[in-house]
Amino acid sequence: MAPVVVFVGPPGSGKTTVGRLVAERLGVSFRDTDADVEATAGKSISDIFVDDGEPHFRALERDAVKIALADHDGVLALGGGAILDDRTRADLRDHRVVFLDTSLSDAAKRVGLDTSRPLLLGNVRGQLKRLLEERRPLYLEVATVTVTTDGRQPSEIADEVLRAVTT
Ligand SMILES: Nc1ncnc2c1ncn2[C@@H]1O[C@H](COP(=O)(O)OP(=O)(O)OP(=O)(O)O)[C@@H](O)[C@H]1O
Ligand SMILES: O=C(O)C1=C[C@@H](O)[C@@H](O)[C@H](O)C1
Ligand SMILES: [Mg+2]
Repeated sequence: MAPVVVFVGPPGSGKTTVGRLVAERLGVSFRDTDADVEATAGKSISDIFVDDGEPHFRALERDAVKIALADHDGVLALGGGAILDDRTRADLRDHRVVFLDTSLSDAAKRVGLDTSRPLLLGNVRGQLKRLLEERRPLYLEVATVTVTTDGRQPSEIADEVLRAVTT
């Protein structure tokens, strides 16, 4: 078993939103490794960062991604930083991976003042800028399809993803 499609991209790129839409339209289930990590830990991602630290979160995330890539046969969204892990990037080579490419200004607008993303706290634009610079090459490395999301509605983005994965 393998996911029909795996979504990667920075916070605010729409992995969860677009991923759910694509799953609905394909009539398959949707899974998000952020939710898997929270279920395993029994607490929110924010609480994992505060109580146990980012390295512990990344270890839980690595395990969650490995299990989901092997077990899930629907649509899968990865946490925004999952691709930082070398083994995860290697595991993604066998999969259809969609990168939701999003500029700093659109991503910042979307995440706004939401406090559920611990890495962005305090300085959303500054942190996002740093994340995008560090990670964009990694998203491109794992992607088999890149879809631009700036100024576009989730539904339109889902249509483009569906065209790419069903042709
Ligand atoms: N194309 C879009 N246009 C406008 N708003 C969007 C778009 N895609 C997502 N959003 C909104 O942006 C916010 C973040 O979207 P979402 O949670 O899907 O991002 P994500 O990539 O899953 O982020 P994270 O990495 O933090 O899980 C949500 O409020 C969502 O409704
Ligand atoms: O970009 C990141 O590193 C993160 C994104 C979210 O999906 C969560 O996985 C967590 O908040 C870390
Ligand atoms: Mg998400």
